[in-house]
Amino acid sequence: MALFAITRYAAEEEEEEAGAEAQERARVLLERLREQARARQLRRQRDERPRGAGGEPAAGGETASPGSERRGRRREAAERAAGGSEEEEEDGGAAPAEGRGAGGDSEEDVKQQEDRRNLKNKSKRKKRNGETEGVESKKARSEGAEGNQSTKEELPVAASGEEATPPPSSLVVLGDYDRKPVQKVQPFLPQWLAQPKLLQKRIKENLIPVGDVPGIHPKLLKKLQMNGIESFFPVQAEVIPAVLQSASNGYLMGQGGYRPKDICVSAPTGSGKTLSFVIPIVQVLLDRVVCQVRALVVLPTKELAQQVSKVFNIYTDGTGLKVVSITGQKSFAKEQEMLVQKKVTGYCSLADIIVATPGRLADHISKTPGFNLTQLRFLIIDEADRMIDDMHQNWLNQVVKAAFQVENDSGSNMLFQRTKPGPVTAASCCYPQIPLQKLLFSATLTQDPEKLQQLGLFQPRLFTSVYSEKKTLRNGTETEQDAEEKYTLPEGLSQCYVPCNLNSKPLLLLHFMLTMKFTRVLCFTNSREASHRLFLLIQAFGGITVAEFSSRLPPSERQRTIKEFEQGKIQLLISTDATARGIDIKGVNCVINYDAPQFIRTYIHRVGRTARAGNVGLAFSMVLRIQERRFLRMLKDAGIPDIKKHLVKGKLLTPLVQQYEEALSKLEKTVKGEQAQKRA
Ligand SMILES: Nc1ncnc2c1ncn2[C@@H]1O[C@H](COP(=O)(O)OP(=O)(O)OP(=O)(O)O)[C@@H](O)[C@H]1O
Repeated sequence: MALFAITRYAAEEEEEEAGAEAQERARVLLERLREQARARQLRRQRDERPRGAGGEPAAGGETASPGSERRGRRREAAERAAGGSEEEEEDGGAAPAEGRGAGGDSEEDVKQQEDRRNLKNKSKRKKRNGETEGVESKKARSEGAEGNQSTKEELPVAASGEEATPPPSSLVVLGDYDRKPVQKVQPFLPQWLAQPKLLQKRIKENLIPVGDVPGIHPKLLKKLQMNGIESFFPVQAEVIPAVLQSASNGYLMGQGGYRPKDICVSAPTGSGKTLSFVIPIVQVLLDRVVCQVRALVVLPTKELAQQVSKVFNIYTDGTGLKVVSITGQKSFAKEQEMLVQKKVTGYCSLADIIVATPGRLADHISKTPGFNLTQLRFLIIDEADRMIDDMHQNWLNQVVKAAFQVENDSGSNMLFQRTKPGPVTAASCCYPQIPLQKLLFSATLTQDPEKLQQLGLFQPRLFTSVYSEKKTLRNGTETEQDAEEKYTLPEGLSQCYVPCNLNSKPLLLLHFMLTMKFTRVLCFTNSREASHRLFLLIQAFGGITVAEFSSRLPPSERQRTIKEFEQGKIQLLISTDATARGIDIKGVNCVINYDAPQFIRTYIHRVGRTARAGNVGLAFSMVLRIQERRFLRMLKDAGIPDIKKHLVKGKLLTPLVQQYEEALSKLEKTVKGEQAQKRA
């Protein structure tokens, strides 16, 4: 059993005891010094009395002293009762503030107070640093003469008076107790994260004509122009050439036969990340001969997958490339039919580019015969930070395993048979392999190397717009990143928060819609239930075309709602976070966070539904007073300190109250009706 005795605990106890002892000694000393100071003051008063006019005490001098003495005593009692609590320290010391009464303190008083404060702080610090102090005082005791010397050094700080008797030799204050600013520990980042390629934040000022970006295929240039894209946004102008360069020898091999570097992109919401991977992938695959799955885009939601496959369809139209979306919107069997075809010679792929949600993708990998990823060249992970959160689904391992699966059938494929990549060695580079390159995109890409590690990136390159504004870009040269700023918001976004209470929230929303005449508003709540109730309430109030969007509605209805909102048929769309990420709805003027988001990433994606593509937009967040501090801190910590406070006067809401109360009673009936329907 002795083997299991952990001595560390015993030592801690001893040190704790020593700390308590030292604290007690400090208290005794403090008491003694106070008594001495009081005696000294009384003596001085006695000496000064004859000097005052008509034997009266001097104004502001003695009148203050007995008072301050009384206050001092009261203070001592309070201090004793409080036992030097933490609150005292936070207040900056309540006692001296009290002492600074209208009468004003004498210099001596102030000095005494300071002495007291010094001692008090010291004893507190000692309490905190109990361990070291305990050890040091023990050491001092054993050192004898040396210890006494230290005690003498302590005297001027403690009492600053000649009569002060030396304190007990056990009270030894070693070292400098001045508060030192706590040094912020900078996280250690690998070089690729610490020195990224910087992207310009301002879209409109940094448009690059599509013809000026080298290497874009004429077919695609034409398509871009047909779709009204005259210039590239900064992220596109940087990332498209980078991806094209990594496939400059064709998609079967990396440049010079080497494996291409993976690419990570962190750029604000609405900055055009989608085209920055769609264009180079379509271009690289334009020359493919056999239809095989060569690009796979994985996204977190069906709606997002649909949106991205729409963009792929635009740019692959007329090229012969086939885009298939597997998201669960169609039946599994239907999706299987779209993916593979069984022929006499075996299975053949019907898709060049697959856009998928992770769950459905994993199902097809394990259950669809002939679903083959062995020729996969690009794996695009959009909303990458969110996809890392979903990594528990193990979808990435399944994809990588399927991509490096050894094929049994012999044939031309064997020429490019690939093996799971290991360390880069002369041997591993000497025969050609189809590389699997990962491209990661997000507006809130994590900088946490540990999280990114899960993706098994190969010599990654980071393109980011997260940097300090003070550091201006010189022709995109790579400069050091500012550790303070963690996220970038669209340049045209104006943000406000509205302090409110729970009851005023619906009235505020009505005020924005009816009085301030906001249109095309996307309003976020924190739950499906909250979205539904708010929708019913606004509907019952009347006068606003409103709709809801959440997973409680079938996909077809959700699609229709988005379309109508985009067409301007719906003024107010109340949604859960289902539309918070990636969804590109044209013409959203304003985002309202009806429920304050709990996480910064949620905030960034929600407000990013407006002010897209270099346009302007407004974001209002209703923040309960109890949440205000936390909310502001969350933004500040993320490097977003400039959010304005927008106060709405109560009298502006008063005209809405009566109708609102009627709407509330209508809502009650509707909810009861719905509940009855559910039960039936
Ligand atoms: N070069 C361009 N010129 C004009 N419009 C563009 C250009 N590139 C993209 N857009 C438009 O900008 C909008 C936002 O693009 P996109 O959805 O790709 O942004 P994002 O960066 O992926 O945003 P999020 O992070 O929210 O997903 C889209 O409506 C898109 O059509």
